Amino acid sequence: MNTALTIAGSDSSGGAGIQADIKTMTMNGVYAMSAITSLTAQNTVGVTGIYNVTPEFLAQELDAVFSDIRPDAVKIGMLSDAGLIRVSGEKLQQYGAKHIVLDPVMVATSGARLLAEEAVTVLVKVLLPLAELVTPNIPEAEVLSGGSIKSKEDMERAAETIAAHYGCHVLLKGGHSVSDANDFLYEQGKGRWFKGERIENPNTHGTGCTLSSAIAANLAKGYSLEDSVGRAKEYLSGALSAMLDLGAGSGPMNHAFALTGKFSD
Ligand SMILES: Nc1ncnc2c1ncn2[C@@H]1O[C@H](COP(=O)(O)OP(=O)(O)OP(=O)(O)O)[C@@H](O)[C@H]1O
Ligand SMILES: Cc1ncc(COP(=O)(O)O)c(N)n1
Repeated sequence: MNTALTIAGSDSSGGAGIQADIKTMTMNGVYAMSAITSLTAQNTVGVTGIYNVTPEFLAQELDAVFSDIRPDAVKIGMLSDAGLIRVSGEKLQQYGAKHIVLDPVMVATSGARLLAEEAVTVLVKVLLPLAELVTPNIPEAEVLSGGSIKSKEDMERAAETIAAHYGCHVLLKGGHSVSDANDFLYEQGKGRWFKGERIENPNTHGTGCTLSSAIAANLAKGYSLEDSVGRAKEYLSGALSAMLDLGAGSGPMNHAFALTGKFSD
């Protein structure tokens, strides 16, 4: 069986973070493992507490995983401070980790900061060069590329700038754009749009976590990057279309129905 590891924070409401990642990887047919970076007290309305593990403990988690069941792909989500980022980089290099998908989580949908502002430069320096793919949303891509994004052309330019600077492929997610939900993949000098119809569902808690985990799961199974993104986008649209409506704020998606009528392997 193919295996995948998520390095991310726990979301007590189960919609984002580690919980979304494990559901997604499992539904996409790979064995999921986790290295938890932080515990968040969180629900659909907001984040009320953040309790980080120490860098030493994260190192222990990563040693335990890599020395026993080697992941075929790694997804990285919430890493809230520079120490946790550095230790992740060191361990991923030490073990020669393959197929690293980096979701540069900075701010939760509910508005809470999940990455210390001063740690952004460390994330960029340490983890972007190790990643096969980075999956910023529009605000994150503005930070990474240093320019504002208002149009499709701006998205294309920003993805190209990030790829050129850090030597990784870029999937710039369009969930925050006003019209459609099209994502732009820039891979080896070549750009491709992945079309997504905007689904009228305000419950988008964890969409970024889900997309990056589904990409990692498909890379773990041996699909190309382009196919992995296509399949992940289909999975996400399925989970969002199931129209689960839980909690008072932006609620989680329904993973159990994400694959209905879709690929069956
Ligand atoms: N209403 C929607 N309908 C269809 N697809 C959507 C919708 N909202 C987001 N998506 C898709 O979800 C994925 C995540 O995109 P988004 O830009 O929202 O990332 P994000 O902000 O990192 O997510 P998160 O909400 O987890 O922070 C992308 O593939 C995007 O196109
Ligand atoms: C532990 C954790 N990781 C990531 C997110 C981002 O997801 P979202 O932007 O959908 O809130 C989150 N809210 N919590």
